[in-house]
Amino acid sequence: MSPSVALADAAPAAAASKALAQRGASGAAPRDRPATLISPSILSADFALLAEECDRIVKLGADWLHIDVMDGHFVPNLTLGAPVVACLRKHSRAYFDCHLMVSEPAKWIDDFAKAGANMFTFHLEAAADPAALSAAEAHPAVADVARAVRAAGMEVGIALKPETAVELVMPYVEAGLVDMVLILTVNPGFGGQKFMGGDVVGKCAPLRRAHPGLHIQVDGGVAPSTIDEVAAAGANVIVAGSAVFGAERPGEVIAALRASVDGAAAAAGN
Ligand SMILES: O=C(CO)[C@H](O)[C@H](O)COP(=O)(O)O
Repeated sequence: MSPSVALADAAPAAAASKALAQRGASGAAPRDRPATLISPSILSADFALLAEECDRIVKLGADWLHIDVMDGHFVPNLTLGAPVVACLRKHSRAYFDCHLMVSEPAKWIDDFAKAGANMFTFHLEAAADPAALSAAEAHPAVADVARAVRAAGMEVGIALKPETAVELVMPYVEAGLVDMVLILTVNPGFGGQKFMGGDVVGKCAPLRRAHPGLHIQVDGGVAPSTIDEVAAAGANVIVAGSAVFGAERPGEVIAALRASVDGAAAAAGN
């Protein structure tokens, strides 16, 4: 077996066992706050040198790689799909944190699992008609996508656009269907936008209070100048694209983001 095939086979199995460990033998979410994870968005990398860029940023301290997938329909931009993820997997053992900004997430689950994705984050607003979502109960279409992602061996992320109320994701978290909630602090579609603080990033706080062991990711306009607000809100998974890939010393930016989040967690007593 070639080394590239071994790498590709290892990724989904590792994700599945990690997901199980994370939820615990009972299937319940753990109570302890999860570790700080820095997940640079490769949207801001040089796409002509993607494998080298991924390797470089992991060596500089990134925990995960955030891979933005856009279909030109759910958002007004196109990026890459499962074939590119499969190619990257031949060159990288990194945890692939895939953010699907697509209209029909269910359609892509098998392709991304086969490509070696670890986290499959889909939009709540894409999995069901937003008008049919409720804070009181899970929408069957959303729950079905979450179950299919886990059945395919990936961890489950649900993303919320800035205007989507955080209460609407609670039924899926409470049902144990979700490993991570992604709070977007820009309108999805492009890197390099202005960070939305205040009530938008503030959606992390009730999630962290209710679910101390949940991965809470913040994505959009995160940089050393905005990280303290993100950290204080309770996020533990930090996505930053332009701030990391555009920096002269990306390793220092990664370290600064981590220090802020670790400091806020220590100050909060966890
Ligand atoms: O999901 C995204 C845009 O839809 C990007 O991941 C995000 O915006 C990161 O880029 P930056 O840190 O430059 O804002």
